[in-house]
This record gives sequence, structure tokens and C-alpha cells, in this order.
Amino acid sequence: MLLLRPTRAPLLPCSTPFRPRPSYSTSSPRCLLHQLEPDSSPHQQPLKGKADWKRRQEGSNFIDTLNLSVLSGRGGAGGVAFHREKFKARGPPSGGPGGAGGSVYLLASPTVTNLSHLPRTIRGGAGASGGGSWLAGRRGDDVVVRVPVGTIVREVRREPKDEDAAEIERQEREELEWAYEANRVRLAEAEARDARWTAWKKRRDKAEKFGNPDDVEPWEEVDEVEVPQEKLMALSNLRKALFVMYPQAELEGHPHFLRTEHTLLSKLLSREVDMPDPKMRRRRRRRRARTDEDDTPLYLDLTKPTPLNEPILLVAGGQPGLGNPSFLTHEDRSPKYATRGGDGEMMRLELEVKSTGEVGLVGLPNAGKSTLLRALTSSTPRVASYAFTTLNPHHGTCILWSDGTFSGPRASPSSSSATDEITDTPATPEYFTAASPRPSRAERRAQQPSTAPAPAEERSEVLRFTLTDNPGLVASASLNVGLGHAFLRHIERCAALVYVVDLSSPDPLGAVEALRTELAAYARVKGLREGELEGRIRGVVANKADLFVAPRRAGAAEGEGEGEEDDAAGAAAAAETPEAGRAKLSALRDYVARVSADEVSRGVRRAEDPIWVVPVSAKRRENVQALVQRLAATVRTERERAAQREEIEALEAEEERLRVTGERWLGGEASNGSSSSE
Ligand SMILES: Nc1nc2c(ncn2[C@@H]2O[C@H](COP(=O)(O)OP(=O)(O)OP(=O)(O)O)[C@@H](O)[C@H]2O)c(=O)[nH]1
Ligand SMILES: [Mg+2]
Repeated sequence: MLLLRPTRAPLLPCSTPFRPRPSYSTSSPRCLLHQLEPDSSPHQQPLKGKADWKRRQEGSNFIDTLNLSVLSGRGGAGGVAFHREKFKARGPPSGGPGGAGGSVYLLASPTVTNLSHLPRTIRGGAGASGGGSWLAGRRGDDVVVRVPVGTIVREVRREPKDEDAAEIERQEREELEWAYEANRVRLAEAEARDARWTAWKKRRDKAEKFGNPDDVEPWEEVDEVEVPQEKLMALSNLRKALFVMYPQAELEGHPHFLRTEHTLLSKLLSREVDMPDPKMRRRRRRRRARTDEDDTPLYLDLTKPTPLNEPILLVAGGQPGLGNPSFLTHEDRSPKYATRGGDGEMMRLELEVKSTGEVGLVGLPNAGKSTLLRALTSSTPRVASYAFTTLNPHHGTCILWSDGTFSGPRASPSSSSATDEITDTPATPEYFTAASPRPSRAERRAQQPSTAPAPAEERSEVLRFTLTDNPGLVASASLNVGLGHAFLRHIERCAALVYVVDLSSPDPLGAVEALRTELAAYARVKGLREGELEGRIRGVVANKADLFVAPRRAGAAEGEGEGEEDDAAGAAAAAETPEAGRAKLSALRDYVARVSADEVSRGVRRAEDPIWVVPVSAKRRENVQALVQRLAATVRTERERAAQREEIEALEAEEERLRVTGERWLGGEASNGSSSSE
């Protein structure tokens, strides 16, 4: 997590210091900050557009990569006002402080699944100006950007060309120096005039009291010192950007005002506060570095949901301006000026969502991944008998109960649909094609049984894990061919992967081989460890096993002798006998065992993680119970390993902390020792 406010001085010392909103904690360490990932390769950009286009064609507005700008709001100006009351003609200054600008925060939320709800530019609200009667201006509205869990956030810095930046910087600095110089001359002049006036007034009062007032020379104004026009101009411009004046206030020769101005200009010169940008000449300022070593581009990997009360600060809102009571001093009883608010900041971000399911389903198009997800969870991805039905990842939760059954979170235990065959999703939604109009909600409610389903016998939840159905992989997806990386990025995060192959296809072994090759190639392209993705494969689901069962053969046999077409169908069906299915399955098992052993020997896979093979029929939900048991065992092992890894990391971090502290302590002792010996 990030610091929520930069530790930056307000424009001027102020009796009411700016405080962040109390609901946000500022204590979280900035643990996820890394250097920019090396692989944000520009060649992915056109294909990203292609993936989004294809999704839109299918009527989906899923967006998993997005470039956006976040801008925080400007702080409101302080108010310049004086209290007015009956019988009190000249009340004290009563301008309220301005409102702070709105900040922009980031929150990884499990309630969003993609980035389609985000506009390209996100702005925090501007703070309102302070009013009279000590009324503070309204704070600018904070904005919380919600992104899915699993989003990677990278800051993109587009620095202006070196010469431009240097030229603007030089010009700004020169104008500041001129303004400072002009202010210094005018301040010295005003202070001298003030001193002269005090002395003259004293003499005149004395003469009026004790002698002849005519002895005192009349008051004479001294001509102003010549200051070059451009310096006066620079001072006047900066004054407009820094202060709000009371209408028709004469502050030109006012020593107290000039002194305040001098303080502020000195702070600008020493870079304690930022230069104001009244003309938005440089558009918006980049996010300020919180500390010197903190000026690396932001990189966040949001693998866990962010606590709601601790959103991550992206850009802080502008500081509020101070009202004129802040400048009340013994000498200046009616300050006729207030400061303007600080500018907001801007940051350009590149967001990339990488899904974080625990078990990812990987397979060629049409293998039945979506059908399998529908069979195991209550998620309802589209199912159809053509390739690339699924274009973005779908998540589902599988719950295992103590009585050995399983269900998705919404599935009712008594629901009969748990055993129904999963049919393909109709191309056109039913309510467009249905002859009779769709029943109203009231009618549907009336049709429902009046009594609630009987509660299931006592059972408790044993395990709950998430499954991700991913779009189908094609050959050369790792080279970003087709919609390659747009699909592959979503399997990078799954703790365990499972291949789904169509057992009825001519070459299921070839399918496994193709998937392995793609994963290995993608891992290489992404600079992952060798075998990183292949090593995560835990099993193979041999789907569509129902196509090998007797009824089909029997159905085909019925058609025998009814013509040539039927002969062809009969031949195809003959290939799909249970014996053929068993032969294919055992060939697949042998092949997978060989692959597994090979990966163990290459050091990519642990010996205790051989790849299992489970034949299922996702469509008919047959043998899925055995599959769930396998998946549950895998998830349990992975969770144990993750917990162990976290423990080891925590221990290492603690060791490192002790080492650094010890070194500091020993270093301190050594230097003390040497100084005492001297
Ligand atoms: N007979 C039979 N058909 C199945 C089975 N599983 C899936 N199918 C059919 O296979 C076709 C493709 O299923 P999908 O679940 O859409 O396949 P997919 O792998 O998600 O495909 P993509 O999303 O395009 O990658 C559909 O027509 C399903 O009805 C099964 O176990 N048996
Ligand atoms: Mg699918």
C-alpha cells in the first residue's frame, strides 16, 4: 500500500494544518512497488485492439487492458472577507480556508471482473474556495477506481522531450528569480518607508504636543527605485497565481504583504513548495515523488482484494489555500489577501487484468472447457459447437460438502438441474424467438412452488475453490498469433492448470502436445522460469467420453443398410466404440505418464505431482465427482505450499530486517568506539 498523503509543506505555515480523511489509514507499507516489468512490449498493442474488437463483435464489452489518465483536483483558494456586524463596522478577517482537491484512489475489488466501466480519464473534484464568516470551502470529491483482483498497474511516463523540459524549467526559474528580485527591492523600499514614516510621525506628534508643529518638515514621498519592467511583470504574474486579493486592495507598498510574499517566493526558490501553474502551460504536473528514492514508476500487482478502508492513493488532491485570518499579525490587523490552492497531479496508467482463479482450464477450442465449468460450478459461460465461443475468462466457484457432494454457490441442493444434460446456449436469446411472450416476473413468481425447498440434511462446507474457464488456445498463440496473448495472460496467475482435451477428437495426444508447446513458448516469451507454466499442469481431463458409449453405437447401428450416408455414419460410430474409447484413454494415460516423467527428470515438476488423467462427460455431468475430488486434492496441496512459501518469505524478510538493524547498530557502535578512543 501507498502513503496516502505526500509529506509536503502547505503553501504557508497555517494554524489549521491539512489533515487527510480519517477513514483512510496511512500506515500500510508500500510493499508491492517494483521496477517496471521488462515485457510490456509494444507489439502487443495492435493485437489487444483486435481482441477487444472481436469481443465487441460477440456483444461483449469485456476489457482487460486499458490505458488511462488519473488527475487529482486542484485545491480551493482561501477566502478574503471581514466580519460585519451591527455596531461593529470593522470586524476581524473572516475568510475560510479553501477545500482540498479530490484525490484518486485505487481499489482491487472482487465485485468487478473487467475494466469496461472505467472512463479513459478519471478526475478528482476541485476544492471550492473558502467563504466569508470563516466558512471553509467544500473538499473536492475523492474518486475510487475499482479494478478486478489480479490487475497489474503500471505507471507510464511520457517525459517531454529533454530540450523542451529543460527550456520550460529554465524559463520558469528565471521568472521566479526576477520576481524574487523585484519583491526584494519593493520590500526593502516599503520597510524603509515604514521606518521613516514612524520616525516622522513621532517627531510630528512630539512637536504638536510640546512645540511648534510648523518646525516639522512636511512628509515627503521618495521616488520608487527603478526595477526592470520584465521583473515587475514576473512578480505580478506570480502574485496572481499565488494570492487572492480583496477587491481594490492596495498592497503594492504594503510591507506585511510583501514579507509574506517574500517567504512564499523563498520557499518556491528552495523548492519546498511547487510552482503554481496558472495557465496550465505544462498541462498537469506529474505525480510528486513522496521521497527521493520513491521516484520509480509505480508498479502494483493487485493479487488480493484491497481492504475497503485502505484504498491505494494514486494521486493526491491539491493543497487547500489559506484564508486571510491565517495572515493576521500584530502589525497587520486586516490582511487583505489569501493564498490560492495547490495544483493537482496527474499520472498515466496502464492496467492489465490477469485472472486469479485457483485452477485454470486450458484447452484447444471446442474441447468443452465452458461445459465443464458449467458442470462444476454455477457459472454459466456460453457453450456452442464452434471454436472461440469463449473470448474472455469466466470464473466459477466449486463447493465441496462434507457428504462428498459438490455444488456451485447458487445451486440448490435439491435442484434437479444438477443432473440435467448441458445443452448448447441458443444463438439467439429465448425471449426474442419465443412464440408466446415471456412471463412477467409476477407470473414467474406465481409458478414457483409456494413452499421453500426442504433444507438438505446436515452438511457443512469442506472446501471452496475457484475455477477459471479460459478462451481456447490455438497453435502459435504464444507468438501472439490470432488473439494469442490476450488469451494467454489469463492463465499466468492460476496456481494449478488442467488440460481439457476432447477424447473423441482424432488426436487427443497431439492436443496435449500442442498445448504443452504453447505454454512453454509463452513462458519463454514472457521471460518466466523454464517450465514455469508446464510445471503447473496437474491433470488432464479427457472430455466427451460419453461419445464412446453403447447408445450411440446402437443408434448408428439402427441406421445400418439405409444408404451410403448411413454407412459413413456407421463407420464413424464404429470408431467410437467403448473399446476404441478405452484404447484412446489408455494411450493418453501412457503418453501423459511419459510427459510427466520427462518433466520430473528435467526438474520442471516435483516427483510427488504426477499428472493425473480423468475421463469425464462434462455435457452429461458423468464422472465429474471423481474429477472434483482430484481438483480438491490439488487445491489443498497448492494452498499448503502457498502457506509454506509465505511463511518462508516472512521469515526471510524478518531475517533481513534483523540483519540491517544489526548492521546499523554495529556501525553505530563502531563509530562510537572510534570516537571514544580518540
Ligand atoms: N457429447 C459431448 N459434447 C460435449 C461435451 N462437452 C462439451 N461438448 C460440446 O462441445 C461443444 C463445445 O463446447 P464448449 O464448452 O463451448 O467448448 P469450449 O472448449 O469452451 O470452446 P471455446 O470456448 O470455443 O474454446 C458444445 O457443442 C458442447 O455441447 C461432452 O462431454 N460430451
Ligand atoms: Mg468456451
